[in-house]
Amino acid sequence: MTTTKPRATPPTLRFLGKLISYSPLRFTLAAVGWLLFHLWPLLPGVMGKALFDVLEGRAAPGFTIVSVVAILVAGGMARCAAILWATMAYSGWYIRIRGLVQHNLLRTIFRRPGAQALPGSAGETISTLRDDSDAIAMMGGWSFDMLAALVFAFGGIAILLSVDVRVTLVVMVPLILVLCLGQLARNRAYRVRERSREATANVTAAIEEMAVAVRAIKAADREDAVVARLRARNSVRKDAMIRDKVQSIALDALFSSTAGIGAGLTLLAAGGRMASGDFSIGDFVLFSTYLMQVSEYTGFMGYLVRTYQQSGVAFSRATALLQGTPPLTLVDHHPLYLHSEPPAPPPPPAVEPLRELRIDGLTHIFPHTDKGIRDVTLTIPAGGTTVITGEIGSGKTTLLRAILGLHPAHGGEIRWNGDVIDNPGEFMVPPRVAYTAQNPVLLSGTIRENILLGLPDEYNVVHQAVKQGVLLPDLQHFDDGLDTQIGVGGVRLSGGQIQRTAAARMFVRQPFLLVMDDLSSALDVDTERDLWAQLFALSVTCLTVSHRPAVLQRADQVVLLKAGRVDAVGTFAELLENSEDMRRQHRRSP
Ligand SMILES: Nc1ncnc2c1ncn2[C@@H]1O[C@H](COP(=O)(O)OP(=O)(O)OP(=O)(O)O)[C@@H](O)[C@H]1O
Repeated sequence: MTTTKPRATPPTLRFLGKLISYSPLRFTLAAVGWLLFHLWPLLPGVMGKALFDVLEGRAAPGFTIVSVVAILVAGGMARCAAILWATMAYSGWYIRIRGLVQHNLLRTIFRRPGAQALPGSAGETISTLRDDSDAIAMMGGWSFDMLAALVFAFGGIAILLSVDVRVTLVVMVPLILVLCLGQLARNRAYRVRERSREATANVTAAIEEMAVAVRAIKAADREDAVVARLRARNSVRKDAMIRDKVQSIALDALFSSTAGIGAGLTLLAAGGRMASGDFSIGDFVLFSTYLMQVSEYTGFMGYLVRTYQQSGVAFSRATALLQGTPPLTLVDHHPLYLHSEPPAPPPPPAVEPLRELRIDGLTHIFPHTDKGIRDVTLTIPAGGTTVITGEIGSGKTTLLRAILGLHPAHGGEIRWNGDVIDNPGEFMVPPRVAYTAQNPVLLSGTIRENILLGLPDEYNVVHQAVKQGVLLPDLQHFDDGLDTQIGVGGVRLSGGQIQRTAAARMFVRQPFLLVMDDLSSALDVDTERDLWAQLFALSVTCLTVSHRPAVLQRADQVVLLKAGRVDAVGTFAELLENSEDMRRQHRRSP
């Protein structure tokens, strides 16, 4: 039984530590480079003071205009070199970490049973894969920016204190108070930003739903209602974004004016002493330069702390996608192939043709309900057709999906030729088994691409599959035949054409077992008859859901489900004779 109990997210620093150790050299090079970059602004302040001290004739020995300018130029060049090396090292680290997190997320998602792969909508998953993996990788960069901002702020204040303790305290204390109040306001602004992001996500979700349900919306003639809903969400988003923008402009104005306020305070605190010569013009230059930079860095520091908190949220969202897998799996070390092709996967193990598929006591109950299938036992012999039938909601789809491992088994087992299948989700796939769902999913692209899904078209297999799927007559009406573009989700095809394209996709894989969920539900009577004629001619093992008498009559065995349990098994004639439910259902059927 699969556990999906949420696990507590470990502290962000533990994730960070594992990420740093994935590519430690790149991280260290980037950290040193950015540290030099951030500490460089300490130099112009000191050199500005030295320059004015030279002009006033009170410079330390060895300082001349030429030596001060030379130090500044050399420092500037060193800073350029540091930026270059830090950017290169950091880009390499960032790309690897983002790739690693995405790799680990996708790996976990693909290993889960199909129906449980995603805890949220596809849109939420995509934004976690894209934005949260980005925030996580960026956190490495913020960590050394944060360290540099701290060193800079303390270094700058220490230099100012060494010049004049009183002026430093008079200027810095009110300034730091203003900046702290600004930070508090920024935290509020952060919540406003979150609301605006939520509103944007709601708009994106509405657009996604519209794209997916475009056919249903048109059929129900509900375009106006859907557009009105989108407008309402957009209006909420507009208000949230305006509030967000106004707050952030007001805060930027506060932070950018602190340097001016600081210079004014310096003049007030040091004016008298400047007149007496105790406080030099060089000291004033040093104070004004550092005040500007220290206030900029204090603002930057607040931004970094918030970004760090956001990274924690990104980690929680990403670990939620892991659904019970230990959270540190997110940062497990795996090789990434950024400059070369990954090694070829091992050749698939030899596939043993199906002689018998045995289902023993199979149970799947949907979480928090008593719905599903219970204790289903049946044997599917090779070469025949087994039809699952039963009333709406009796568990037909659930049974097929549990056999395929798309729903986890909560009890029972499945045996292929007598051998227990440990992981049906990995085992019941081509070339052993192919499946067509009740509502098949097609991808944007051509009909040919949708059928082959990457298989080579050797010996014109696609043509054969199209014939078996009774799709040939339709292709004659498309200008580009098999190379017709079908639009997102196959929007340019009818429901029946979608089903038959999916059926052709199943045939082209030439599996030992075909599993079909009400394949003919969207077909007219003639097309359905042709399709079943093709299927019965294939002499392949079929497990299918159907309630059509024509199919039931030709089936080798019919399994009648009732409330998630097997009610009766036999031929159609036997069931009509022995089962009151079967008789009742087929008095009503066409
Ligand atoms: N994801 C789910 N979560 C909770 N309950 C579900 C879920 N999917 C199906 N069910 C319930 O499980 C039962 C069996 O559903 P299932 O889709 O297997 O029935 P079915 O026989 O295939 O129905 P139909 O003939 O309409 O296709 C139903 O009562 C259904 O409401």
